[in-house]
Amino acid sequence: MLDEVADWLRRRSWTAADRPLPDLLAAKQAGGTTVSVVLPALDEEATVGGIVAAIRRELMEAVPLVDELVVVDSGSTDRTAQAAADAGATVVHRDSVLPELPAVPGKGEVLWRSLLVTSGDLVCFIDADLREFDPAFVSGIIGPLLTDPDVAFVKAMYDRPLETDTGSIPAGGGRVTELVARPLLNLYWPLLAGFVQPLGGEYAARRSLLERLPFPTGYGVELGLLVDALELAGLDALAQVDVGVRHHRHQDALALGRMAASIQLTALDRLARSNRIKATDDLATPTLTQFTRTASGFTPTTVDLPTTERPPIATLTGPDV
Ligand SMILES: O=c1ccn([C@@H]2O[C@H](COP(=O)(O)OP(=O)(O)O[C@H]3O[C@H](CO)[C@@H](O)[C@H](O)[C@H]3O)[C@@H](O)[C@H]2O)c(=O)[nH]1
Ligand SMILES: O=C(O)[C@H](O)COP(=O)(O)O
Repeated sequence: MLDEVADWLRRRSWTAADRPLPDLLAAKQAGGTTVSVVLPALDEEATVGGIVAAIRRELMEAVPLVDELVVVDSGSTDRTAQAAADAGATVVHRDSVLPELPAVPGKGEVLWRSLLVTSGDLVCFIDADLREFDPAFVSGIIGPLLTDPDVAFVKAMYDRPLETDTGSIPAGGGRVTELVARPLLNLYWPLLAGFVQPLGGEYAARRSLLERLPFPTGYGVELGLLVDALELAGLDALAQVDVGVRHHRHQDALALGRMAASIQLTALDRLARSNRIKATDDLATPTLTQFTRTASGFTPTTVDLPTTERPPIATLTGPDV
């Protein structure tokens, strides 16, 4: 680990308990800062309502910490929108935001669109598949942004058990993080090696920074935002806060393989952009072929990997973005 990272870890890693709620409320009031919470959601009817209800109850009704709570529906076919609205969120369908630009599938796409339908000075993203959700996930990561003007981007860190029908492996979660993202970051962006959960879906940032970053439309969005935020704002503007334990729905190996491929594509794209590797035409239309056992043997399925990136919101000038 670089000395610079060791130093950053000492100065820019906190726990949620370091900043009690009354301190956050006082800082928010003193600065006149507004806070939006955004949940990207694709078929999350089982969990989205519980998360929305907890944030509403604890951080909007009990205390005025969160000003706006928006669920952006990523094209769900279940009752996600209804469950989120019933629990008290404003629900926005991705197709209704910037309708002149047809939406593409993916998580990054809805995070990008969420910036166009929210107004908070701080924007806090929270995954909609979390179970046993603790509102300290929100208050913990917006804390440094409310209290320290030098901080611009904060990731949550937590324990990640891998929970299956047959039991729980305490530190078994975060498989793509450990096998793909962390090695890539350590090799190519060693300044980011101090992040405990670089892929975590729970992070908060100043709108002023988010609007200057491009958004990969798929699962590359977290790695892309982290790398680009480092480049734009510098390591000292980045921070992380320990919020406890994260329980969520785990995807199967094939889904994680597609996620891993799109994260690698985002990394390669950034390396090519900064001339650290040579861009090749192969990256223009990348695919991933995976195999499943069927009656006739192993059957290949090939999917296109997402290559679209949305431009920084601050650069939007008209409908032809
Ligand atoms: O097309 C999509 C896919 C996902 N989601 C939502 O995004 C969140 C996270 O998606 P999920 O499939 O649960 O991701 P994980 O398997 O948990 O992947 C981890 O790693 C990803 C890659 O960095 C991050 O995007 C995730 O936030 C992080 O939890 C959930 O609320 C999903 O409903 C969408 O809105 N649209
Ligand atoms: O963030 C990750 O590494 C992937 O989403 C996989 O997470 P899991 O191993 O906890 O399911």
